[in-house]
Amino acid sequence: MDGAWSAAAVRRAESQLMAQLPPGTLMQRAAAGLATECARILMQQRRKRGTAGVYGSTVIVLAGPGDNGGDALFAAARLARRGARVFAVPVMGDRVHPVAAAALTRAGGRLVATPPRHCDLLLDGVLGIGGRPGLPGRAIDQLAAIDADTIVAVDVPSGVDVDTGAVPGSAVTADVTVAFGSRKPCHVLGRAALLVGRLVLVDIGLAPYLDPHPAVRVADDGDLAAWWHEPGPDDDKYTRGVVGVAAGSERYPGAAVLATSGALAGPSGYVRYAGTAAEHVRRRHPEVVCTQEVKEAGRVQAWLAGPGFGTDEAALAELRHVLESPAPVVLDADALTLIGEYPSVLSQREAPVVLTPHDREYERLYGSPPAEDRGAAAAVLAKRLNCTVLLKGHHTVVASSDGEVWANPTGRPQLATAGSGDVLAGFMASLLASGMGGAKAAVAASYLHGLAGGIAGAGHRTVTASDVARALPLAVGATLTAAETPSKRS
Ligand SMILES: NC(=O)C1=CN([C@@H]2O[C@H](COP(=O)(O)OP(=O)(O)OC[C@H]3O[C@@H](n4cnc5c(N)ncnc54)[C@H](O)[C@@H]3O)[C@@H](O)[C@H]2O)[C@@H](O)CC1
Ligand SMILES: [K+]
Repeated sequence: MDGAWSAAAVRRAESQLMAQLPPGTLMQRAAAGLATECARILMQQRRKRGTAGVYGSTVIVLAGPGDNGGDALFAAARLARRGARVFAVPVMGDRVHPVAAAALTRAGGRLVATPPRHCDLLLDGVLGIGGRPGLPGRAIDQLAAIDADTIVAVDVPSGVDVDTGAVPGSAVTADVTVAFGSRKPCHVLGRAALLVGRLVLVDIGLAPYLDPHPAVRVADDGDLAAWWHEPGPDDDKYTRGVVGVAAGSERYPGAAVLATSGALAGPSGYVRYAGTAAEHVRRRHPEVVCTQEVKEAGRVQAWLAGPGFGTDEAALAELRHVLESPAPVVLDADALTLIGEYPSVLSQREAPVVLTPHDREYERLYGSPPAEDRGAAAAVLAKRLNCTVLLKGHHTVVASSDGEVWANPTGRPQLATAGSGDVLAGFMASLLASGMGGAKAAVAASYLHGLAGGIAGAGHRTVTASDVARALPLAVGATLTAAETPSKRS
């Protein structure tokens, strides 16, 4: 498991580490890593576009008053020593890190009020973990005036809310963010995560000092492999878990077909379908055992209810039957609307429930739209309803009822396609049926669903929900294989 740590947690770890080191060492580690990445980018640009490489390139630094500006200026000094033409623009009056500014000047860089209009690389050293959301006016003006081939954010894209990922004002949109020591929540949550571009982590020796409980957890291949239930020699289709899908209707049979394709891609050994789209499911998936109603379906180890289900009396009755079962359930789509209208149907439940709202469904459940702090938004709903909440978005968030927050690192825009959520929900129910806990199943399903979207959409192919379902077993295979041989995907 990887994670993202709050600004305060990073500062606590940094001060412990700094106490062991000569003054300035950490900033030099950060600057060295940053300069290395900038040089790599400039060399790649040269190969792609025939530009200058490091020697002869134009680099502009937007320098704020604190250590974030200091990192940027020290890194720029290293680039200046390799022959880059460096212009640093103080963006908060004349306040810049004095020692770093002197180092840049010694290396041949210049502090200027008006830089060139074009540069090969712009370093955003305006604000780091000491920044409040929003940008100073001069930084906004410079960003508008300068045409940069690549924008590299130092530690975080300036202007974002570091601890929540909210972006209430103006902020830098980076191509690459070079983060020091650890991820911060803004790298993985909310609108800020969309401004990060490619994230590069520079090791400054912080890891041993970080709190073992990050503010936001981020799953990796190793977690997925550890949670995945591989069938053993004594397993049969029942012991691998039976998943029940109550989805679709005569009007929306596609939801039933897609939800069952998601369920079939998961680790459980048996998929039952209960609903009025049985004919369609049978035709597409002869492996699925179909009934018309939930109470005829027999025992399952997990249910999915909701996609394409309707919100009428009959749907409510079916939802009640699902919730009477002692098995864990995933509630999606129409089931969320029903829960919003009849919250009491959840009150008697002891077995785990995973809710999978998008923003409008969240509003129906909570009474107001999710806050810009999406981690906190998911967590308050999870606590209120005593459920796991998977809040969908560019960067899907999962919160457990006891306050653990996970950010999914694999989502991609191609997954915003009709029916993709039905596949996700069916797949998640299969993970629950195989014995995975509620939060883990939600985290694992969004992780693998995101990877499947990437596999299906490789080479700029358009992606349908059926493509994602077909790619899920490939995503599982790639993840379990990568966990066995970690070097293959890092
Ligand atoms: N603490 C450490 O040991 C290390 C810190 N490092 C760097 O230091 C950064 C943090 O530096 P600082 O603590 O100096 O803080 P920042 O450089 O993020 O901010 C500096 C100052 O800007 C002002 N400010 C904040 N928000 C503003 C806004 N919206 N508009 C106008 N002014 C605003 C405040 O006076 C704040 O103190 C990290 O992000 C990282 O880049 C690295 O060098 C690694 C080591
Ligand atoms: K920055």
